[in-house]
Amino acid sequence: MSAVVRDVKDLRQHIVPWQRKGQIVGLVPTMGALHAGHMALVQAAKGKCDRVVTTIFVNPTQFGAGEDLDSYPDTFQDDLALLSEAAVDLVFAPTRQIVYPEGFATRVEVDGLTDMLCGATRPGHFDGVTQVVAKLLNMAGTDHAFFGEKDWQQLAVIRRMAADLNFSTEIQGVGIVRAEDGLALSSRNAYLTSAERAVAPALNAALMEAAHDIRSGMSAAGACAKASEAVLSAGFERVDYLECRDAVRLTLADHPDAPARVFGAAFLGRARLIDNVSIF
Ligand SMILES: Nc1ncnc2c1ncn2[C@@H]1O[C@H](COP(=O)(O)OP(=O)(O)OP(=O)(O)O)[C@@H](O)[C@H]1O
Ligand SMILES: CC(C)(CO)[C@@H](O)C(=O)[O-]
Ligand code: BAL
Repeated sequence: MSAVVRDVKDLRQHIVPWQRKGQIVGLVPTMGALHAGHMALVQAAKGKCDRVVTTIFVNPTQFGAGEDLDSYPDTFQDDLALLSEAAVDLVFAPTRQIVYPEGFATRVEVDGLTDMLCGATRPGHFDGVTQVVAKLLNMAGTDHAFFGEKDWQQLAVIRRMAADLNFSTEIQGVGIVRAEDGLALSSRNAYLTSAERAVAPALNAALMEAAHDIRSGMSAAGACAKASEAVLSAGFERVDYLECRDAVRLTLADHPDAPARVFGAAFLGRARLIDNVSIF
């Protein structure tokens, strides 16, 4: 069974001796409700590091009012079983009190990259992400930390923060794990009814089609408008955004000649699904 620690002193008591022995340590931050996407991060960490630490913490500061903080799926015992099976060395599962003790008053905000896409419709979301990730990186002090490309914007924001604030942890991105029908795995997929689950792959299909249209010479705006229609016709209730953007700066890219991606977010039942695909 992987060891589980709740506070920072115990976390450091495991990690520091490993590092003193010259072992490379990797961190995999999660909010739990683990699936094969998370386990790909764990495997990437195991491939690069001697020791792997996974964190499980549903961070309240990245949820907006009316979002699903109180109903976020909690499968802690199953998560521990999966992490133990993968021989993860340590699980850090702090309480809210440990992460945000009485008197906590510090914010960590990245400008620019947080204004668009998910940042536009989830105001304050990325401030909560950078706040907690800054804390987790400092608490753990690992050599590497692994984040998924499903949350491409989150990864870009975290890379910016780590560079701007001289974090010594190297940020590593890991490719998107999908179901066979193309749906990106996500903890919130658990909210989908079976009828909605059948509709859900339409988001990825539409993004792939838009990428193909753009490669074939269609304007990005035209391809994205067509893809939004396809998502709605498939049965999604609302498209939050569907846009072609530069992969690094996240600026709009109408006729991309540099690496660009199509990003989409759309609402289906209780779930808001996100995905992104490369154009080239
Ligand atoms: N399908 C996936 N492929 C690759 N990485 C993933 C995938 N799903 C989640 N991750 C990564 O796992 C890490 C933890 O994510 P989190 O615990 O929020 O899970 P999630 O499935 O993204 O949940 P949610 O449904 O709430 O967005 C993040 O770095 C995220 O990008
Ligand atoms: C990076 C993260 C664990 C911070 O709470 C979260 O945003 C997530 O799971 O993607
Ligand atoms: N994986 C992203 C975390 C969130 O939506 O809050």
